[in-house]
Amino acid sequence: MSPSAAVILGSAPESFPYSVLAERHPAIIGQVREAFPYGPEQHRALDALLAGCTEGVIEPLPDGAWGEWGIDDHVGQSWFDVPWLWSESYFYRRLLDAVGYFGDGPWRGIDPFRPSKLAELDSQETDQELAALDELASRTAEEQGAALLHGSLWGNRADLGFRLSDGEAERRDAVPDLVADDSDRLWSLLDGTGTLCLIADNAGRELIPDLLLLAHLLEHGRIERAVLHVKPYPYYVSDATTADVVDALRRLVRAPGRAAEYGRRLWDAMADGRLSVRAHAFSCAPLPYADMPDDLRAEIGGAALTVLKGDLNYRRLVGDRWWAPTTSFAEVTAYFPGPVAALRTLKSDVITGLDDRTEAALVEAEGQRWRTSGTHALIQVRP
Ligand SMILES: O=P(O)(O)OC[C@@]1(O)O[C@H](CO)[C@@H](O)[C@@H]1O
Repeated sequence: MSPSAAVILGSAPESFPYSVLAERHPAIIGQVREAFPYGPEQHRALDALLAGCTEGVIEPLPDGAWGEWGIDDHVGQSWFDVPWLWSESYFYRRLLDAVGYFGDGPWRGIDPFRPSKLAELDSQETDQELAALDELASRTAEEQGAALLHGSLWGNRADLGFRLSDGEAERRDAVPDLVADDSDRLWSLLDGTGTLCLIADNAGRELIPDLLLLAHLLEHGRIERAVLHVKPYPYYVSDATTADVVDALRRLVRAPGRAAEYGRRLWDAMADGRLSVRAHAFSCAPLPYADMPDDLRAEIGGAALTVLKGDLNYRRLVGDRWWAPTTSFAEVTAYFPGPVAALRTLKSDVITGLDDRTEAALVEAEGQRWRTSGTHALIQVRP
């Protein structure tokens, strides 16, 4: 029998999910309001969302949207009483409705999170991470691959430069923070044949190292093709869309040094089809991947390996549930159509695949803080 556990809700005061619904979402509404010179219509809609998301109930979406994603089961319920994954995802959809993203007016298609994404791409930290590629050039292909895998894993932490400037730093700092490390298994699946699907997470300083890793894998013949799955519309503040991929590639090709070579190779790979971008509707679904539609299942099933980046994708991969931490990662991902890897820093309560000793050591050192602090990471693979 496949393992099961209770679905995470946002209803327990003091819990991390509760704080996201009660505090993070109102703060995001405030940031979005500040970021653009919206008119009275958008301000009124944001006011209504602010009141609704903390004290109201789930309401129908325009044009009967999300019928296939369970909205009829949740209309009339408190945001805190439906699955947390569903409620958060619904928040981002409602936010986009409030600012006219899906409307017929002039705000259609304007990403409310774009200013913060661009600021990150323009930051000094991005300059430093890209400059580290020059030093990496003298290393062996394996060392380069390992560094770029860790750069992609740690994503928004500024550690590409840090790790490369100090060979020991990787062992001192990153490895103790890895609560599971199946990277050897991951490399063994990249034998040069077939397609790698990379299900991306954040834009900016996470997407840049993801792209660098893909460039490396294509260049060194570890894969034949790559498909980068991004979100069809803005989501969870910083999630990458096609527009963010374009911004990141333009940033790379204009950078000094080796970074531009990586960018140019990716640009060429886009042109000849070895790298493609996919924005499937299900990428913004409020549901676990176990519920993915048949067309996506067939597409992913044909890949040599699918890599899912980030915390949210991990929650969707294993199911957003109160798993015992030692629950088998292989068992909870057995449904996934093909070999699968998760690269994730730990930013929410969900965890599977730990061994007893690792869990005990984490609890002894930190109580339960390690689950959400973002200071630990994992590489888990189910071949
Ligand atoms: O997927 P990501 O970018 O790594 O993290 C998404 C996240 O910030 O959003 C949720 C809280 O809103 C948590 O799952 C997680 O902390």
